[in-house]
Formats: sequence, C-alpha cells, structure tokens
Amino acid sequence: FCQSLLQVIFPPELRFACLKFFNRIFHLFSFYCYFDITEIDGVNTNELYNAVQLYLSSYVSINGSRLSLTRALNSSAITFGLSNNDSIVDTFNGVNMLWEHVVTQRQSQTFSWRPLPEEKRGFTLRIKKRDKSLILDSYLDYIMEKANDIRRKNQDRLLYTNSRGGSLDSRGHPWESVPFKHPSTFDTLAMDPLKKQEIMDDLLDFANGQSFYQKTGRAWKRGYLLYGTPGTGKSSMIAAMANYLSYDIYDLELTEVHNNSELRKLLMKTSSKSIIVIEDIDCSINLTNRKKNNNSNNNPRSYYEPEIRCGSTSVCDGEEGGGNSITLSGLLNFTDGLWSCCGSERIFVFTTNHIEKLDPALLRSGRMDMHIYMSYCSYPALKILIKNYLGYEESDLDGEVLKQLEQVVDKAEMTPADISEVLIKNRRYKQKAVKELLEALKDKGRKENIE
Ligand SMILES: Nc1ncnc2c1ncn2[C@@H]1O[C@H](COP(=O)(O)OP(=O)(O)OP(=O)(O)O)[C@@H](O)[C@H]1O
Repeated sequence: FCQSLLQVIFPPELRFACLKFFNRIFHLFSFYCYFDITEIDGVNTNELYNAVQLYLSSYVSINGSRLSLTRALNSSAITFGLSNNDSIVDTFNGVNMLWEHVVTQRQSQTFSWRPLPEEKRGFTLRIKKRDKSLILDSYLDYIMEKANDIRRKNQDRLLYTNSRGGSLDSRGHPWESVPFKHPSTFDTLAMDPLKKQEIMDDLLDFANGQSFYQKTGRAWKRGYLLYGTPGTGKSSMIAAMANYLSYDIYDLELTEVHNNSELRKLLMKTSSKSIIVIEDIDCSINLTNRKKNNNSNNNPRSYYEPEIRCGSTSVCDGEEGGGNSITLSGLLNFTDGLWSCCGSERIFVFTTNHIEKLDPALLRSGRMDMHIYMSYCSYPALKILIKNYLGYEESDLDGEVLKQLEQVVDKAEMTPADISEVLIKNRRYKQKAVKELLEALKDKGRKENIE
C-alpha cells in the first residue's frame, strides 16, 4: 500500500528529476570531475578504451592487488587487467587520478541490428577539477602513446581475415583475427640479394616517411604488386614484409565481399601500420583489360565500370545491379581514392600469377608503386636455400659442385618451393641432398630444353 502510495506521490519522472537535481548540486560542490570512457561508442569501438586498457594493463601488473589475467587463443602474451568494478590510482606529473573499471549488465530489451556484448564495459577517470585543464589533454596523449608502444612491444601481431562474409561481430568488427606467427623473414627469403635489399630499403623508407608524405600532400600508403609463377615465394615475401616492419596483415578475401560499400567498410576498420593483402587478384574478380571493355565506347565513365565477374562462377553487372558485385572502380577507390586515406601508414599488396590479365589502371604508379617479379630460383637464391636448409655456407661446398649448380640452375627453371622440397627430403644427409639437388636441376634443365 505504502509502495503504491509512494508511486503516486513520487512518480518516476519526479524521482528522476530529483536525482538529477541532487547530482548537479553534488557535482557543483565536489572537488572532482569524472570522465566515462565506454568500450563501444554508439556503434563504433572506442579506441581510447582499448588504449586505456592496454596502458593500465602494464601499470596494474605492478601495482594492483586483484587482477584479471587473460591469454588470447594462440597468443604468446598474458595480459593483466583491472578486475570488474575495481579501481586503481595512477600518478602523472605529480597529480593523482583514479581509474575505475565499470562493468554493468546490458539491458536485454536494447534494440540493435547486430548482437551486442552482454556486458557494458567502460573506465571512469576521476581527477580534481583544478587539475583538469592542466593535464587532461597531455595525460590522454601520453596514454595513447604508451598504449601504442606496449602494443608494438608485447602484443602478437595479428593476421586478419574477412571470412565471415561481411557480418559484424558483437564489437562491430568485420574482421576476425589470429596471432600472426609466420616465420618467414628477409633472411630466409631466397631471392637476388640486390633486389631484396632494394625492397627492404623501400619498406624502411616508407615506414620512416611520415614527414615526407605530409610535406608532399600524399596519402601515407604504398602499393606493391608481387607477380610470378606459383611457388616463387609471394606469400613468403608478404610474411617477411610484415615481420620486417612489425605490421599486422589484413588478408582480404574479395570473393567474400558483396559490393563496393562493403569493401569501403572493411577498409575503414583496418588499423594503421598494416599490410592489406589481396592474393591472386586475377582469380578473385575479373579485372579484364579495360581497353577491351572500352572499345565500343570512349566515355571515361564506362571504362571504370566494366562487367565484373564475381569469384570464378557468376557474372554480375555492377553494384547498381544489386547482385554480389564489386566493380573495378570500387577496387581502385579502395587503393587510391579518398577512402584509402582513412588511416595512415598502410601498405597494399596484390599478388598474381598472371600480370597480363590485370587492368593497366590497377598497375599504374601511385596504386601499385613497386612491381616485384618473383622469379624462378637463381644461383644467389639457391645458395640462400642451401644455407637455410642444410646449414652449408658457400665455402663448405666443393668448388666443382658449385660451378655445376651455377651452370644448371637458370636453365632448370625450378621454383624455390620445388628446390626446398628436394632439400627437405634429404636434409639429414647433407652431401646426398646436394647431389640429389644437382640431379634434379639437371633433369629439369634437360626437360626444359626438350620442350
Ligand atoms: N623465395 C623463397 N624463399 C624461401 N622459401 C620459399 C621461397 N619461395 C617459396 N618458398 C617455399 O615454398 C613454400 C611456398 O611458397 P609461397 O606460398 O610463398 O609461394 P607463392 O608464390 O605464394 O605460391 P602461390 O602463388 O601458390 O600462393 C613456402 O612455404 C616456402 O617454404
């Protein structure tokens, strides 16, 4: 009876208004101000939340008394975190700030187009009002910087894929990720040392080129096209690039992308310091020579919107046709348009076994800045493979054998993948392995000659 009486005298609106009023009075006389940093800001993931989490993870591991520990699947690092609804004091420039990790249950009736996490998570920062203007900006910048450092040092780099076909996970990501652990490096990559050095210099130049790109008004991105027969090391090269620069890899499966706008959304959700890879681009979509498409019509617009074949089976007629389609213009915008600049420090790598099938528009400089031909195994590359697989330096091998290897390797036209197979098979008996390799090269050379 009392409860219902109270409901009538104090309806919820009035109670809410009173609460608001008392809150205001409290804040007016309080020494502190509060900042909420929620995990999901509307529909987007809040980058600051991730940065604070990472920053505090290094800090709480030293100072916290109750911590949550996590280790992602296949990851090599353990992450410390502040337990739910726990708090910790951090000091910056002599000023104390209190961080609280706030976790609440999400109300089930909340409507959303995609599944949201069951818990609402966020951090609340409490600082004295008088310190707010002095340190807040510099403190947040400091946190972002520290978080980036920690991410680079501790966290496994990630290999992302869009295999879910455009659907988003509960945190709004279209990409799925696993820790990236490919062991290929430029040391293990068998190719001409001069060419290798040129690529390494180019990559380093790019990674250190922030001021250059800013000064010249260019987007901080670079495109590499890797082409050559299967087994010449295109995938190994991408892994070596990522390991060299410590970048994440986004492996874009074009056949899983339904239209241009989905392609743009995927691009928007990639982070900086990453390599975006489209493997076998000639097989993913049909980017036929634009001249062929353009023969009947000189209108430049039609040139960018040729008929597009999705995957290797269905033929679609552009995004406007409503089918599963991405157009050449969509792909060009992806690499070169306004949307390609929505992040920075990104490398696009396309690979193909048939460069002649690609549209010249895709190949022009600015889109694909460097064309790298992955050739059959040359003599310098062969020496690298022998060193990697058998541990033999050049001086460990008989001079006559070396001479013969040098003579036959170019004629044989064997890929590094074929050669590494021969070496792996016989790697326990090193002398035998070299002999077998020589025989295999001679055999292949003979066959090539006959053909
Ligand atoms: N240049 C190379 N240096 C060292 N190892 C190589 C090289 N090329 C190929 N290999 C070996 O062969 C395997 C296959 O190579 P990789 O997948 O990189 O070739 P690919 O050109 O990408 O082939 P595909 O076009 O079929 O994807 C690798 O795991 C690696 O062990």
